[in-house]
Amino acid sequence: MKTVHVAVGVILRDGQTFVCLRGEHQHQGGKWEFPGGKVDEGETVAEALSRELAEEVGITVTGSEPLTVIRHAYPDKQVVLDVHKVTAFDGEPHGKEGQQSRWQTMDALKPDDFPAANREIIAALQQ
Ligand SMILES: Nc1nc2c([nH]c(=O)n2[C@@H]2O[C@H](COP(=O)(O)OP(=O)(O)OP(=O)(O)O)[C@@H](O)[C@H]2O)c(=O)[nH]1
Ligand SMILES: [Mg+2]
Repeated sequence: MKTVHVAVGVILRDGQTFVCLRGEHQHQGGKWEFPGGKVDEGETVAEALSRELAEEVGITVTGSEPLTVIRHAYPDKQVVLDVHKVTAFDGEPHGKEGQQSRWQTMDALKPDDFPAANREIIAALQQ
């Protein structure tokens, strides 16, 4: 099965995190996500994280740290989520591609609203 390597950013500010709604046509459409996307060939995870967050939510990452790496098999696709906390950035995050987005406190994150692979990320953020 196809495996995709994904850079995922947990954008943090004042005890909240910035989440986006995945489009219905996308894999796991209708679920909320931490913004991010596929690591391109020849790109580091840090480069992919910066590029994807600029494209999707319009910020420039200036500080980040690794949180966890999650391997998950969906029925149609395997993913490796390389998850980073984004602790400093320039610009105001927004749904740059027209997607719905919102700031949420950690306590308000509901695992069922996110793809199944995100369960562990949310658990780590809530501990
Ligand atoms: N960005 C993101 N992707 C996630 C999360 N959880 C999760 O399972 N994924 C999966 O990771 C895979 C790749 O993410 P993506 O669709 O954002 O990739 P991308 O931005 O490069 O999209 P594109 O293919 O439309 O260019 C998808 O299969 C998606 O379902 C998450 O929290 N954030
Ligand atoms: Mg994406």
